[in-house]
Amino acid sequence: MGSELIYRGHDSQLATDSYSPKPIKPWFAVTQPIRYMLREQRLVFVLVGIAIATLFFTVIPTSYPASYGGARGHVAISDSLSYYPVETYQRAYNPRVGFGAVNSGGKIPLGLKRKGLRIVVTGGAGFVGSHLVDRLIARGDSVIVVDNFFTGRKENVMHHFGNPNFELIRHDVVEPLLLEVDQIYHLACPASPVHYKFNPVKTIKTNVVGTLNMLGLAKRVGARFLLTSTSEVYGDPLQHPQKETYWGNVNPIGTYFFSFSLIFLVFISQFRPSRKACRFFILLYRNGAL
Ligand SMILES: O=c1ccn([C@@H]2O[C@H](COP(=O)(O)OP(=O)(O)O[C@H]3OC[C@@H](O)[C@H](O)[C@H]3O)[C@@H](O)[C@H]2O)c(=O)[nH]1
Repeated sequence: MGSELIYRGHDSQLATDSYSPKPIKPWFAVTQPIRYMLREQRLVFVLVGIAIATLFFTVIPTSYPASYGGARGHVAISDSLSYYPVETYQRAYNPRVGFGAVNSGGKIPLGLKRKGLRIVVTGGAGFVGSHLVDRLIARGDSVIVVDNFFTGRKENVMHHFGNPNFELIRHDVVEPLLLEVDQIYHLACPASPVHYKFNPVKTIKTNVVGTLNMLGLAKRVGARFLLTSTSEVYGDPLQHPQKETYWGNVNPIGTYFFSFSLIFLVFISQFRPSRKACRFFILLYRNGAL
């Protein structure tokens, strides 16, 4: 047994001795594929092929069956227990699944158009939400509206009924919900005082539990998340109505002034300024000059 082990060792020693490293390829070897492409006008053929393919996909018309238009029966208005994920819904009604199905816009060749996203908009039947939904649908995304119709109205999104890229789910965000989406716009909340004071505990639940549920969903499916807030965070407005250019009554630049004034105070404190000077700066700060 022992001799056998020794013999094997000897074998491997032989193998090591007979090893010769692979010769290093000359640097111009990397240009071989390029030269191959340039030979016999291969590159020209590739370019012509791409051009023909582009022309083909641009020219062929994109047609949905006539049954899509205005057929309200096709829209999945469902409660939280019986919704269809958007993909399933698309597969059922879209004959082009697997071939640019997501880019249902049509005439642009596959690969050149941005991929349509699957988006959920909570509170999408409300004022802001419904306009956002219009924009997203126009962009070519698939949108799922989740709304409990507390203040929102079905009429706000009714014009999308029949569109295979649109889905409406009656659901309260306080209850968990699982959807396969790429992005979440979380707008569901009673917005005006008359509504959020109607049931304050429910309002808090919607804001806290509802947002947690949606954040949990975002984490679970790896979706990007947008949470809307209120213009109240800008302070009591000094202009009515407020334009888009109005920054609000609370301006972050104010904090810069505060920081600079603090740094300045620390700086001059090195020269031991009089108490009078310090009081002067504090007075300036209190009066809003800094
Ligand atoms: O628990 C809830 C509460 C509310 N919602 C929904 O959330 C949506 C909120 O939309 P709202 O229209 O009430 O509120 P919005 O924030 O879109 O607009 C509001 O604020 C801006 C103002 O200019 C608008 O006039 C005002 O309507 C509604 O569709 C409502 O049904 C839920 O889905 N769940």
